[in-house]
Amino acid sequence: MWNTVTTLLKDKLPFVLYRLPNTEELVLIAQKDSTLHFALSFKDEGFIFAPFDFKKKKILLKPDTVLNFKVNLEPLANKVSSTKPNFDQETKERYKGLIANAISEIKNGKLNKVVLSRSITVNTKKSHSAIFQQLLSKYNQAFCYWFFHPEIGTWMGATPERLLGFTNNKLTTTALAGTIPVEDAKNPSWTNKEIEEQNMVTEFIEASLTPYCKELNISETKSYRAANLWHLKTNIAAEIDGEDKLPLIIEGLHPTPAVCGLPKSLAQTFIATNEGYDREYYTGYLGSLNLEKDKLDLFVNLRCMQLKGNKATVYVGGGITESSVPEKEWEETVNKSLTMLAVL
Ligand SMILES: C=C(O[C@H]1C=CC=C(C(=O)O)[C@@H]1O)C(=O)O
Repeated sequence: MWNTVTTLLKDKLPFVLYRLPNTEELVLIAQKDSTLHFALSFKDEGFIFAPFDFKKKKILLKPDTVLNFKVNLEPLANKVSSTKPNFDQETKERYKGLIANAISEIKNGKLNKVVLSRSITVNTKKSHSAIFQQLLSKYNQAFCYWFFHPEIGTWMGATPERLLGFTNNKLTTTALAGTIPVEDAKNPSWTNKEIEEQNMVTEFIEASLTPYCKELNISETKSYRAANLWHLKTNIAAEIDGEDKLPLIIEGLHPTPAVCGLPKSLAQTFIATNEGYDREYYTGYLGSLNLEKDKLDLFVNLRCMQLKGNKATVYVGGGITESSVPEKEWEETVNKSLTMLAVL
């Protein structure tokens, strides 16, 4: 299988290689030519790669070739390096300034929550294939992917967050937010800040689904471990009121307050005006469309990076609310960056 990927790369042909959470099977979807296709509807077949900005076009990889492989990798300890990278003081102060600005906007204006982020570029000597194999070995519970298109570039990630699973008119989604680092053998101890920020996501999802769903089932909220981090997670299941509602549901959900904020349009404007860089596909979504009849499996593009030659750009962010503390939010992005930096 790695030989097939090498040939696709040599011929500059678009492909995605992915593994669903907690499975041992890799799926390869590849195109026979390098055309850049866009997804026009959720009835399309293939693999969708959508940017954060919902106004921009979503890439579609056509499933000219679909192959399944059993992954045979040495499991690596799910251990993330605890050596924190050095950041220059100026980067840190700039990010803390952005957070302080958001907190004051939340206190004084109509914004309730905004998710802010930054990118970190580092050098790596490893091949893209070696990096991906490390991701697979380390992050078994995540949706791991390697996406390549000659006109878009190379993206990789190991995301803990499902945006939407859909089959037989039933959908599942999750509200995943709130972060604290894993400390040896200790159960997480949550503060109101994380509880509130995650609850906003659950409430938003409930409100987005209610008009289009017959039955809505919301689980208890539990601690969920993703590598070196704890998150709060609520599972939501629903039966949709007719398949034609699916586009409205996905467009209503994305971007959720786990990656954007509340109210959505104010948060979008705050991000576009203040974040200072283009997120591109980070915090967008990706996954398979109708590879099996009427089945969608979409994930939020988190814990991801873009690879260009020997440079890797890692993307990390966090939810800001009234009770955020800039220094802690900075630390949270440092901790999140370790998931990707550990494989470089
Ligand atoms: C935006 C990110 O995480 C989101 C998902 C889980 C927890 C989050 C948080 O605690 O802020 C974020 O909402 C990221 O990892 O870059």
